[in-house]
Amino acid sequence: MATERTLSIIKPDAVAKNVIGEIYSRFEKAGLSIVAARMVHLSQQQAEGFYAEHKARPFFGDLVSFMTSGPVMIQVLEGENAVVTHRDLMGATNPADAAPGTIRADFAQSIDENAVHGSDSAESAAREIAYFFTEDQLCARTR
Ligand SMILES: Nc1ncnc2c1ncn2[C@@H]1O[C@H](COP(=O)(O)OP(=O)(O)OP(=O)(O)O)[C@@H](O)[C@H]1O
Repeated sequence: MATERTLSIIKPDAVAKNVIGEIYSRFEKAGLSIVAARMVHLSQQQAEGFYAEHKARPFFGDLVSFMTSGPVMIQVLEGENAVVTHRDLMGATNPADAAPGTIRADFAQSIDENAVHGSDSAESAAREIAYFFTEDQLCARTR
């Protein structure tokens, strides 16, 4: 499996809990390197654009309100099998279903406020990374 990249967002609930460092530590222990990062308080337009695929879903309005309720920490992670490795670290979308020891089991309270986002495929990752970062903001860490 080749090195790949994925987009990670630490959502407003987890930023407010002051657990960015604990979550970064889990990425590093799993072999994922941070190759770009920035903290942003998303505008409504940015959040709606990011979640455009969910526009028709009943929870879309609440999702956008939540994602704009406070700052988020956005990072690009790089490593072997990064998309799946990161999804495994996050756990199930609904924290009630998330396996013990996953980020959502440990830090999320509900399906609406579920601590983290991670790209679900290499194709989504490419689109989501380009949504927040230019190519020259990504620092290759491959040794
Ligand atoms: N049934 C639902 N009720 C409320 N919010 C939901 C529901 N399903 C999904 N969401 C919210 O929308 C986000 C995107 O949904 P999606 O199905 O893409 O989940 P995911 O891929 O596990 O999460 P993410 O895209 O944030 O990594 C979820 O993380 C969650 O915050």
